[in-house]
Amino acid sequence: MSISSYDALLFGSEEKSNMIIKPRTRGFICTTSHPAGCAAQVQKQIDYVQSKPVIEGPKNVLVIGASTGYGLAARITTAFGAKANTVGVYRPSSGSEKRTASAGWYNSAAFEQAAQEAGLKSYSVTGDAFAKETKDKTIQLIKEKLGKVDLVVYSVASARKTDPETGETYNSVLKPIGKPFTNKTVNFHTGEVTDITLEPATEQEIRETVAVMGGDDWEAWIEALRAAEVLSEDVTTISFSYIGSEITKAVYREGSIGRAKDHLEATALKLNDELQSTGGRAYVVVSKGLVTQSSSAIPIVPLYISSLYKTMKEKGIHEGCIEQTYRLFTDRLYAGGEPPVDEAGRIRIDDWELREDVQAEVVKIWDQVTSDNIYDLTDLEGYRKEFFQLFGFETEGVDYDADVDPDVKVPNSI
Ligand SMILES: NC(=O)c1ccc[n+]([C@@H]2O[C@H](COP(=O)([O-])OP(=O)(O)OC[C@H]3O[C@@H](n4cnc5c(N)ncnc54)[C@H](O)[C@@H]3O)[C@@H](O)[C@H]2O)c1
Repeated sequence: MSISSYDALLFGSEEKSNMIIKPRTRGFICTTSHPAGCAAQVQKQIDYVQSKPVIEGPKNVLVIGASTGYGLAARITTAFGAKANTVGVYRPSSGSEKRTASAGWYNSAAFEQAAQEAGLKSYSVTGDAFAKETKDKTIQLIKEKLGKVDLVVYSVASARKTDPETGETYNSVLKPIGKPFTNKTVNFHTGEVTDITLEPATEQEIRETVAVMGGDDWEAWIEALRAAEVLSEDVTTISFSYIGSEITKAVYREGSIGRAKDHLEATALKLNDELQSTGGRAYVVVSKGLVTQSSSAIPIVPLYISSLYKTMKEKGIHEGCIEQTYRLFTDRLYAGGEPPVDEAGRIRIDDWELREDVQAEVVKIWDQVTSDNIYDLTDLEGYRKEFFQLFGFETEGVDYDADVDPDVKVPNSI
């Protein structure tokens, strides 16, 4: 898609002049997004996939949590790499004359426009993924438009969930378990490195984190799709997990979120057993740590990722969401035959992150890093830039002084 077709997408045929959009941050989040910048970021991912060999992969794909991060990359990879029709599920967020929509909304609008220009079917279901109504709407849409799906990607990352059965709301926390944990962290806007102590999660907090980020909702989706007979017999379903390094172990893998990932991984094995009877399969994919809206919210992790980026870029093995996802589909999931899995049945695409030489270098950086040397020792500048790019800022070819209409429509959304 050319910049001029972004204009048609974003501004419609009438000339509108509404606002100049600049980044505004609150803590680790950016509260504004730029529609043309998001469209350019989506196009960059599409260009990457189109520069690579075609994937002999799925034909009808459902992505739950499709508007940013790994979910968006999976949608782009399957659509533009395997010519798949896609249904994306994500939270609604429309802009108005005074307020921008979310980056995910602008990403999805740009994706749908590009998919349709490429002759692919693409539909968006906007709603709360945890709600029964969203599942029902999605099933109805698949029945009407695609018949069945042969790949379901579950990539929801959320801080809370309201249980559709009980109406109870659960919050997920990012805390260690058992005892407090102190380590370095960085304010990635200022480069200030400080020590942070995280208090351990309570049993209740652990349970709630598992309820939000564990495998229950993935399982509920697969059960609902299966009961409605909209899964092909040989359906594949995947969700994403993380292991990471010794540095982040206490806050991530051995922390409250790690318990949720244990649950997600156990759910994959259970789903795999169930789907195997008809030739289907379910996997958890352990991916690499990278800059997304979710990972920037985890204490300690942005400093680790900045050190990791520096190391992996120097070694020529750096990957973002789209590179990871393309490699997942071509080298693992659709490489022919069963994908290699580890002792726990997980597909590993974090192999380069966890290479011994990479981790040794990251630990060396970690031991030395302070506020004074952070921009030399780590790729914090790259981290900061990528963070703003998630919201459509700091993107080449975009005129940030131009008036833009923040009210963008997603073409095929219900
Ligand atoms: N970022 C990393 O470093 C990393 C590494 C390994 C694994 N993962 C895993 O990948 C998965 C996706 O995370 P990400 O980093 O791409 O995050 P992300 O924040 O970029 O994406 C999360 C997606 O979930 C959607 N979403 C959130 N709540 C929703 C709701 N209630 N209803 C509908 N959609 C909702 C968002 O719209 C978005 O599309 C998570 O399981 C995460 O743990 C991330």
